[in-house]
Amino acid sequence: MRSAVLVETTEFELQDRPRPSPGPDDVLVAVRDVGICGSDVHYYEHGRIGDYVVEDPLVLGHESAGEVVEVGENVTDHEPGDRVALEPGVPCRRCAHCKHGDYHLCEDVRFMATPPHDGAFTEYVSWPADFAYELPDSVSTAEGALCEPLSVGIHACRRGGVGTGDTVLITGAGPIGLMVMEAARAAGATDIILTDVVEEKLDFADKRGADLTVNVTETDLEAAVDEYTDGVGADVVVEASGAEPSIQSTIDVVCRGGTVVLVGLASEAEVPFDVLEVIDNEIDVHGSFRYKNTYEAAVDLLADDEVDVEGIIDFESQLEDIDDAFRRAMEPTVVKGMISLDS
Ligand SMILES: NC(=O)c1ccc[n+]([C@@H]2O[C@H](COP(=O)([O-])OP(=O)(O)OC[C@H]3O[C@@H](n4cnc5c(N)ncnc54)[C@H](O)[C@@H]3O)[C@@H](O)[C@H]2O)c1
Ligand SMILES: C[C@@H](O)[C@H](N)C(=O)O
Repeated sequence: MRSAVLVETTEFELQDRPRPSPGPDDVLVAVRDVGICGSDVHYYEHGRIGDYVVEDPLVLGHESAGEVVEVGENVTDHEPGDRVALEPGVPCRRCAHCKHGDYHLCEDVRFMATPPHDGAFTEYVSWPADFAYELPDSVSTAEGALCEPLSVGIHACRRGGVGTGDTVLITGAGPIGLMVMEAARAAGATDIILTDVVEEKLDFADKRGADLTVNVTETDLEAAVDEYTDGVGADVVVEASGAEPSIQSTIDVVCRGGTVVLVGLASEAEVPFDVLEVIDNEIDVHGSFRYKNTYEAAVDLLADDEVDVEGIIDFESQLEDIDDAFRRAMEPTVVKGMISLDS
């Protein structure tokens, strides 16, 4: 089978690898669509993300969906022909975190395209059947693949307790910020503010229904939020840029008693934060790491047309053109590139 393998930083090689056989509890999936995530691009450019270092050739890609072509002997809930979205992180199922239900915090998770685990820029993936979610006819495999960033958005909104009538401020209008917007709308938020430093990203967020967009290079965010919320602040602030000034600004724009959710990964682990403001204003600050139990919700939201994910796709390329696709994905105005695989 054809697999795009990262053999050096900024260099993919198209290799012919043996097609896997499904284990007894697995499905073998012919991959149809895979999104290019910022973390894929980071591994491609730098060969590492923090402590995760690409030491051996690696197949990237963790936003994927495809068609079941074979099932293991114990699998009863999928059959060949089913179209499925693959949840990319499979936990050990045995540790304390898994047993508490926080399987996304499992330290032995096998997460696609996180070294040393291969991902989905390949023709076939064998994957545990219970981490493959059937797509109804109305949901495309491209949408199925984008259940992954949508899941990040759903989990962040759950962490922030986003509810009906809330004003939600999202910093960073990249794919994650935009998916947080979709999830927040679906959770009942009535006012959504997006920030960014790239005007095209904000124009795009406007077109997708943001109630207010703020270019923080030109406009004082605190003043803009004060004006929009009559001096109250946002109920929930979701940080989705990873930019240090943006992380710090969350405390200035959240309302007293409100919630800040940190999703964006800062380049430095330590970011100065005004803890007195956190205490005085009784602000809840939550980290949000990947997701748990979101895929079924993501598929249902797509089936019910409650969210749009396909609209964030800028371009689709073939596996053979993956180098070029990654270079395009690095352009600052591009939101989402996809790789499509034919059978
Ligand atoms: N916690 C998690 O589980 C999780 C999951 C996926 C991604 N992430 C992280 O979330 C962040 C967003 O992911 P993405 O794929 O959308 O990244 P991205 O780089 O595509 O988007 C980030 C956006 O933030 C904007 N930005 C930069 N500086 C800013 C500032 N000061 N204020 C406002 N906006 C600013 C950029 O222009 C860009 O549009 C990244 O840091 C990523 O690593 C975290
Ligand atoms: C969650 C996922 O999208 C993220 N890129 C990660 O590797 O954690």
